[in-house]
Amino acid sequence: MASRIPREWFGIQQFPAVTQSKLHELLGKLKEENVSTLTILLMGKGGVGKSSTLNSIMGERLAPVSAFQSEGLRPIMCSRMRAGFTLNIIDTPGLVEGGYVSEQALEVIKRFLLNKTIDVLLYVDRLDAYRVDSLDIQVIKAITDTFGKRIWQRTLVVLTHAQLSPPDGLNYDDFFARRSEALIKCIRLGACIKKQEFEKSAIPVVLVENSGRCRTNDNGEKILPDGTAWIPNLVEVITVVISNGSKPITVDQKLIEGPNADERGKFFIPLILAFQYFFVVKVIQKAIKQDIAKESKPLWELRDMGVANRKF
Ligand SMILES: Nc1nc2c(ncn2[C@@H]2O[C@H](COP(=O)(O)OP(=O)(O)OP(=O)(O)O)[C@@H](O)[C@H]2O)c(=O)[nH]1
Repeated sequence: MASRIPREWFGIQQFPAVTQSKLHELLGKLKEENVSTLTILLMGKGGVGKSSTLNSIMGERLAPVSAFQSEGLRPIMCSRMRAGFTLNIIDTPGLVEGGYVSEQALEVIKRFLLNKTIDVLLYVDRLDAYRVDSLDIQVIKAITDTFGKRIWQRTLVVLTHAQLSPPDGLNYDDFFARRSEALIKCIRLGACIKKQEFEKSAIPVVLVENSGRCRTNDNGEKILPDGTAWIPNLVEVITVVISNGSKPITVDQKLIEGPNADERGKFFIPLILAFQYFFVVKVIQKAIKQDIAKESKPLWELRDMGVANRKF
């Protein structure tokens, strides 16, 4: 079946002129590097702002946004084209259901992604969540089990609700640093990546404010509390991640099915059997023989053997 040509990215025209020219500049750089398609995957728990972030980047309301966690939604891919460049953003259902990682959601996501290539994962969470717990680690583990550890080389953490006032007069930068640190540690633990290996390719953490009440600068650009225009900043960090030398993730049947349990370790089977024969079976046999030889036989047995008669 022929793939549909994506629609023109008219949403970009909703952005202030300065944002538009920054975005054109960034996409132009990608085209110079022969990148003409960018596929962004959004994943995370429910209600963290995945759909809102998709809409913010596209400049259009393409994904449904709800104040309550949406149930049973399927992933959607929104594609737009601009000057020969195709931008695909895939929104996925929240990964947590009733306090556990939803296997069903993961299955639906995997099937949807089959034969697609993911350039970058935006792991979305909220800045205004105050702690991480074992569920966060489970979510990271589930993503790692699905796509392999390599996905984290192509990831940036996106923290929504960036326009928050930290509690109890905490300094904003300190609050952001603590939250980022906690989440990054969570990724390292959930993905079982060694500290040194993990530190070599640090995962960037980017702030996002999807609210219509996000402050703007004199150019009309939506800004973070430190004055950074967040949309071009997010796109810039994405371009940095995809140029970091790591390969995009192609989701094929093999990746989805995971390592075949029947094939795993097959090579070791003859070695294990040989080891068992020479070092377990043989040793036991020898011990039994020695035991029999040393055994002092009861009188009646000696008599039966004719030995006792001779003696007495
Ligand atoms: N203030 C503020 N609200 C946000 C932000 N991002 C999302 N929201 C709100 O948070 C709620 C959930 O947002 P969604 O974008 O639907 O979240 P989601 O992760 O796609 O949710 P699911 O589809 O249920 O997984 C909505 O009420 C949004 O308006 C943000 O950056 N700031």
